[in-house]
Amino acid sequence: MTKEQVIVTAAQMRDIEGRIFAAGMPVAALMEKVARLISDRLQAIIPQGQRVGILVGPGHNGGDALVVARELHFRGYQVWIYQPFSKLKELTSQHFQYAQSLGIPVYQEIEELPSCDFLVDGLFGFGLEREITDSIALAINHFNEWNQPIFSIDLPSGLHTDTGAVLGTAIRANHTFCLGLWKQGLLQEQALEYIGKAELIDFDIPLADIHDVLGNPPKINRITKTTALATLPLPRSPVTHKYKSGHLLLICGSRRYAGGAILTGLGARASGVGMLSIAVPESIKPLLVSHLPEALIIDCPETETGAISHLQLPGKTPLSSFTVIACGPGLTKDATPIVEQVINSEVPLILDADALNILAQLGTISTLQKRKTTTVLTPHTGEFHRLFPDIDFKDRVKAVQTAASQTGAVVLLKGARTAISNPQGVVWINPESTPALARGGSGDVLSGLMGGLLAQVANKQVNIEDVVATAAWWHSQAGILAAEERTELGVDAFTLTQYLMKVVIAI
Ligand SMILES: NC(=O)C1=CN([C@@H]2O[C@H](COP(=O)(O)OP(=O)(O)OC[C@H]3O[C@@H](n4cnc5c(N)ncnc54)[C@H](OP(=O)(O)O)[C@@H]3O)[C@@H](O)[C@H]2O)[C@@H](O)CC1
Ligand SMILES: Nc1ncnc2c1ncn2[C@@H]1O[C@H](COP(=O)(O)OP(=O)(O)O)[C@@H](O)[C@H]1O
Ligand SMILES: [K+]
Repeated sequence: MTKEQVIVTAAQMRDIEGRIFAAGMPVAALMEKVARLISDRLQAIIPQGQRVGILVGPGHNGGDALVVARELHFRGYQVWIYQPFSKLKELTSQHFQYAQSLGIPVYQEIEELPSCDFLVDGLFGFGLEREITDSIALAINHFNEWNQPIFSIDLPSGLHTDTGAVLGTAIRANHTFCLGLWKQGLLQEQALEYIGKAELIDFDIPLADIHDVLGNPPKINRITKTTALATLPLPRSPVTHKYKSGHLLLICGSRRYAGGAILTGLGARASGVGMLSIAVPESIKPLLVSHLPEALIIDCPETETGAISHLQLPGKTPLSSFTVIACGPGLTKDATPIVEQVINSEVPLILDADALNILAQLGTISTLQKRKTTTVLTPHTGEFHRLFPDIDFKDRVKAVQTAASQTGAVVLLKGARTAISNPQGVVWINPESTPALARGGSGDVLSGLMGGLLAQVANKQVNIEDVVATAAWWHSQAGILAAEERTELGVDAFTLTQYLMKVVIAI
C-alpha cells in the first residue's frame, strides 16, 4: 500500500494526527514541516518577487498559511495577509503575531486589499463543518471574482472534507495542495470544479498509524498506476494458448445500434483476450466480421425490431464454455429473454447499458440474489437510479457501497470520478479522467475492455473489483492520452479504442 492509494475522512485524519501527536511529535513542529513543504512547492511554481496574498482562517489551516506567509516573505516575495477573524487558535495566533512583527502588511477588510499576482487560501481545512456565511462568504465570492490563480492549502475553503459538498460557498482553486493523505471530498464529483490541479504533500505519516485507523488494507482506495498494473495480465505465460488466455463472449448490438457492438468488440480486442466471440442479431453479422476479423461472430435470430431474440450458439456449445460474458451495449429493451438467460447461467457476467435497464425491469435485487457467481454492474448515473431507486445518492461512495451490498455484485458507478465497490464495501475510486470521455459509445469500449481483462485473469487468485478498477483506469488513461494529442474534442469512442494500447506501450 502507498500513501497515494489512501483516502481519509476528516474524522480519520484527525485520528491519525492524534496518534502522531500522542507519540510525541509537537503540533507546532508538524505545522512547520508541512508549511515549509508547501512553501517549497509554491516557490517552484510562482516566479521570484511576485505579489502573493495570503488568506488566513482561525484554525490550523490558517496557521499553515501564516507559516507560508513568513517563508515566502523571507524568500523574496511581496506578501500581504488577509485575516478577518477576531479569535484565532493559540498556535495560529502566535504565528500571526510573529508575521506582524516582521512588518508583513495585514488587512481585515477586502476593500483595503492591494492587488496581487497569486492568492494562497488558508481559510479553512478539514475543520470546517458548518456553512460559511456573512462577511467571510462575501470575501470568498470576491476572491473568486479576482481571476488570480488561487492555491488552496489542504482543500479549497468551503468544501466538506468527506462529501465535497459546498458549505455555503467555496474557493475556486487552480491548485490544491492536499496535506498528508487524500481527503475523500477531493474525489467526489461535486467538488471537481473547485479543486483545480490537485497534488499530495507527503509529510511522512507513519504507515502504522494509517493502518491502525483505516485497517490493512484500507476499505476505500484510490486507483493508482501501481495498483492498476498489479492486475494487468502481463507478462503472458510463454506456454499459454488462446483458450488459456480467456474466452470472452460479448452479447451486444441490434439493427438500430450496430455501432455499439463494434465499439465493445474493439475494447475487448485491446485487452489482449485469447478468444473473442460476439453474439449479434444475424442481420449485422457481416458488419461485425468486417471490423473484427479475428472474432468469432455468432449470428442470432432477431426480433422484428432487429434485437437479438434468443441466443443460438454454434453446434452444442454450452454457455459454460465461456470464461466471462459481457452483455448489454446496443441491445435495446427488446432483448429481455437473452438477458434473463445469461443471468440464469453460472458464468461470470458483466451487465451494462440496456442489460441494466432490463435488469431494473426484472427487479434488480430479487433477480441478482439468484446468481451463484460473479456479477459486475456498470451503470452511469441514470442507469443507477433505475436499478436502485431507493438508494440515497448524496454521497456516491456510500451509494455504490449500498448497491453492491444489496445485490452481491461488484458495482461500478460511471462518471467523472468513477467509483467501484464490492459487496463487502471495499471501494476503488478512479482519481484521474477527462471530460473528453463524456461522449456516446465510450462506455461500450469500457465494457469490452473489462470483459477481456476479467476473462484473462478469471482463473487466477485476484479480486474481481481490482480487475474492474484496472479496466476503469486503463480506459480513462487512454482518454487522457488521446485528449493530450487531439484536444478534448477529438476523443470519439472509436478513436478511444485506438489509444488503449498506447497506454500500455507508454508504461
Ligand atoms: N494539527 C496540525 O498541526 C496540522 C494541521 N494541519 C492543518 O490544520 C487543518 C485543520 O485545522 P483545524 O482543525 O484547526 O481546522 P480548520 O480547518 O483550520 O478550521 C477550523 C476553524 O474554523 C472555524 N470555523 C469552522 N467553520 C466556520 C465557519 N463556517 N465560519 C467561520 N469559522 C468557522 C472553527 O471555529 P469554531 O468551530 O471553533 O468556532 C475553527 O477555528 C488542516 O486542514 C491542515 O491545514 C496540517 O497541516 C497537518 C498538521
Ligand atoms: N466528465 C467526465 N469525466 C470523466 N469521465 C467521464 C465523464 N463523463 C463520462 N465519463 C466516462 O465516460 C464513460 C461513459 O459511459 P456511458 O455513459 O455508459 O456512455 P455510453 O453508454 O454512451 O457508451 C464512462 O466510463 C464514464 O466514466
Ligand atoms: K484551505
